[in-house]
Amino acid sequence: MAETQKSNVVVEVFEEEELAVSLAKYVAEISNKFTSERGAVTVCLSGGSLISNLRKLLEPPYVDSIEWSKWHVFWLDERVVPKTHEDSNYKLAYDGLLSKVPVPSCNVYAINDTLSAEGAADDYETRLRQLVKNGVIASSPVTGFPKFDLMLLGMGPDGHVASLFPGHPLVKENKRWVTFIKDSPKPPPERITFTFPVINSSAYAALVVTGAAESVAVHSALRGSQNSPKLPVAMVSPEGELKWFLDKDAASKL
Ligand SMILES: O=C1O[C@H](COP(=O)(O)O)[C@@H](O)[C@H](O)[C@H]1O
Repeated sequence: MAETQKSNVVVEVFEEEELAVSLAKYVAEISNKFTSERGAVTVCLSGGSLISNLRKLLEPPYVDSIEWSKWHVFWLDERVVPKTHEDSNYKLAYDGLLSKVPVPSCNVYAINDTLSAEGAADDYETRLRQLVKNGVIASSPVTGFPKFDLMLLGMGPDGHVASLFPGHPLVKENKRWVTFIKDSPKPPPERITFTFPVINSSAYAALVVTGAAESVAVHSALRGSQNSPKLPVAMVSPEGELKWFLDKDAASKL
């Protein structure tokens, strides 16, 4: 079932296996568009359930049709832990995806895990600024923020995206590209995260949400009244296109 909201927002509801197939097809199409148009594609990953939802990328025809050597991989958010730690979003993506496809290691931009949360956020932002200067990451002529080609977002049951949590002042950050949090309500407490101006400057964004625990936040984001306070997930509004990939449980309250 596909439903169109604003002109650039599509909501689609899937059976579980169908969701993973459709997500792989979507990622492969966007990847092929950018690699053929400009010889590279910038892809931002989240942690959590997203990585297992990308599992079909490892199967034909997607694994063979994607030009992995032209991928540049970033993280929308990262936990400030060593890369070998079970809580690391890098480790999750490396074990579940990146170790199984030929993305050059120099194109995988993990945080510097030897720094503090402040230091890691500053360092990541500095590296992004350099990559914009070099032309690896595009720049939005509208906002002046980096314009990533594809953002792959998950959502927590409380409606958080990346490490932007409901009611936290970081949701209002409008200058920094990357910032940090030391009191995340979901463990571990110390994280770095892209800010909304960066998320919302992207060319394509997918919100991949599965499970009944998420259904209330999905309802609030897609059917909530204009006057009620917006959950972070409802603030995702890319310059380009937004596509929601929902399973039946996540969509059960719509
Ligand atoms: O802590 C995090 O949670 C969100 C949502 O995770 P999910 O397992 O409920 O899908 C994730 O998108 C984010 O990257 C991660 O750091």
